[in-house]
Amino acid sequence: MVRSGGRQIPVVVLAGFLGSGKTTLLNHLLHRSGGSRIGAVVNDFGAIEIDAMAVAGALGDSTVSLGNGCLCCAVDSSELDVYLERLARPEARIDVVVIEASGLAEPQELVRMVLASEHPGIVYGGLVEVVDAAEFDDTRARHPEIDRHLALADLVVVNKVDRAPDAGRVLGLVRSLVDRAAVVPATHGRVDPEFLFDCRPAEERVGQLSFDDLHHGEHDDRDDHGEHGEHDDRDEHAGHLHAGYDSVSFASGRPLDPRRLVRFLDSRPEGLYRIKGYVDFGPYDAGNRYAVHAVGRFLRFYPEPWPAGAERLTQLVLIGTDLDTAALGAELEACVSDGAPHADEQGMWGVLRYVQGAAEDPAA
Ligand SMILES: Nc1nc2c(ncn2[C@@H]2O[C@H](COP(=O)(O)OP(=O)(O)OP(=O)(O)O)[C@@H](O)[C@H]2O)c(=O)[nH]1
Repeated sequence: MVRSGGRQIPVVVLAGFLGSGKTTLLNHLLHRSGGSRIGAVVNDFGAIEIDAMAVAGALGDSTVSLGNGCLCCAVDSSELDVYLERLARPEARIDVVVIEASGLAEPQELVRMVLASEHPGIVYGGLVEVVDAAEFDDTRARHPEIDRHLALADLVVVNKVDRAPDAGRVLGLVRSLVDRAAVVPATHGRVDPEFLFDCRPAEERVGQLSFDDLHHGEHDDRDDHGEHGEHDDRDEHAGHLHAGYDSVSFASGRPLDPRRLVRFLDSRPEGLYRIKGYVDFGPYDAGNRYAVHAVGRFLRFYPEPWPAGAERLTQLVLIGTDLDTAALGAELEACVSDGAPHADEQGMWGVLRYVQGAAEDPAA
């Protein structure tokens, strides 16, 4: 079905495990898409929408954020449809929509939702899976279902090859796990946008999903929720990647103390796989906020000037398994600065150890 006066807008689903590089890749596309206008739908797992903040600057009004929780657990696709409707309006002049899934989403659920959309102006444009080459073996060992996700993909981006000493082996392994997907290596998500936007028609790729994949959940999930309450809700999603994962969201209007935060980060528990957000160190660096990313044992700070007019806030999301969420919240609270009037010069050294190029690179 082609909408009157124009072609249908492809909707690409961008998935991949926590921290694999989806937002980085999306930002690359936004800067490198030439004349194409990309609309983005961003879905975060934590209560604070860090990813949406990371792409919003580049996009203005053509980003929509789907807030807290995995989109794959939405009961039906109507919420998504509302956003797609907005992005597909001719005056938005969008050429392609990219849905960035949360790092714990079930990609086939998202694909199902796009295919179930009744919007005549859009068409499913394929599933892109991003893989962290450095973490791939560990992630697969913990989540064997990753293999199933790769088998559904149309394009697999094996990202962070700069961090993987055996990137060639990982590439070979990924190639053995995909069905028909193209597999491309990348650093910082730098792939040719053509890989994503020049997609085959939807009919072809429906064949990659089983009938069960596509129809699961169509008999109204709400009935189950209503009858059995929260417990069954968990059961229903027990096979989902996010089962067993907790998140902690932390916000503070008072600056954090850099020494205390680094001590906290250096001693973070094993299960705390992912941290992302922005930190205000107050007088230690009044001009910059510090984006922070931890993925497994990898940790980096990225100083960047505060956007004009931005509220000076620290906002962090922590995601992992077996987390003592109350204790983590309290530990972060204890990182809030006592409000000492000046910053001593050495205070930031611990942070700078994790800023690329600022010192020896201990986290590489
Ligand atoms: N060394 C290296 N780091 C990368 C590369 N790509 C992304 N990163 C870093 O990896 C971290 C996570 O990247 P994101 O793009 O936020 O990952 P994500 O998949 O969106 O994360 P979630 O939304 O939490 O699932 C950030 O610190 C990125 O700068 C890469 O190719 N090499």
